Amino acid sequence: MTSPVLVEGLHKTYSGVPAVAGLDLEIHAGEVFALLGPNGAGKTTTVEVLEGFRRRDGGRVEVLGEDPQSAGLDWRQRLGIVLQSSRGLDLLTVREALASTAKVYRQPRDVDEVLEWVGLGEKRDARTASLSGGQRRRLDVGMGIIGRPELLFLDEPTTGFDPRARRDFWALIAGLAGDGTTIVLTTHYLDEAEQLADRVGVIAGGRMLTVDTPAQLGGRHAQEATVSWREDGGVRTLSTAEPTAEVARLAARFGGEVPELVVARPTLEDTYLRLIEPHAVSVERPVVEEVAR
Ligand SMILES: Nc1ncnc2c1ncn2[C@@H]1O[C@H](COP(=O)(O)OP(=O)(O)OP(=O)(O)O)[C@@H](O)[C@H]1O
Repeated sequence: MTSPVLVEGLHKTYSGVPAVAGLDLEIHAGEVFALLGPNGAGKTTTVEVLEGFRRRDGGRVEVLGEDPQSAGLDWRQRLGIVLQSSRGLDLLTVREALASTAKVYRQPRDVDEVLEWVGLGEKRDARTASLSGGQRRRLDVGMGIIGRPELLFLDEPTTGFDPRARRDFWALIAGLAGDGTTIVLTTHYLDEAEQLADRVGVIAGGRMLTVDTPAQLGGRHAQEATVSWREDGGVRTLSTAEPTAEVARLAARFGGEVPELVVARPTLEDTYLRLIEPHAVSVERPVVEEVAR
């Protein structure tokens, strides 16, 4: 089976300025793939090329076996898309907005079921214009999945969600992935990537820096753990490649519970920040003129 997303040497420039500069990417059927990267890295541009909303300047792109630039309506029926921001539909109620989107698809999901899934059951008769930012985002997600997509693109889907809504959304995505939907997600929330993604790709400067599982990204699994505990009125900390043995030694020394014991591995965020560090844009300090007195 061919991969639902195949990208080789993608190039895209805006007015001669490169936004994507030779990006490679392969996403496997049924996986949740998170695209990470700093602001302006080229994630949205890449995703919009995959969705057929932007023309590329170079490279090969295949999505569900077709070139998005020339694919037709049958191909589009197989995609679900949640853009970074959405507007319109203000005069419709939430249910009407979802039902009108459902009509576009040949085999839509049940509208009321999707309303419940995205936590908008109680808002079904409210005008979309009256929704809060997070509720509007949930409606966007509902519209993205109503068509029963094989491949779902989610561009920063949980921006504005409260913590409970994010957890519910994660469960929804896990359920869709369990049913075999391939999901491509961009996010700035590293905990979201860790929770949802089978693999993550880090983009910086329009290129793919690395692709790996969240646990192994940047050699994270092999990095030392930090063990800390309270002793003699202060917090002691050490780094070790063998935290289990270290904890056993501490437990033996304390003869039981080790006070305030914490064992921490580098988080996905630590690893991500280390990876993109060389690509960080330095912010120059404003020049302050010195006034001679
Ligand atoms: N329509 C456009 N016209 C001109 N330049 C654009 C346009 N869209 C994006 N760019 C530029 O292309 C580069 C990549 O932008 P893109 O939106 O793909 O980044 P991103 O990784 O999605 O960023 P963010 O995390 O902020 O959403 C940026 O420098 C941006 O300013």
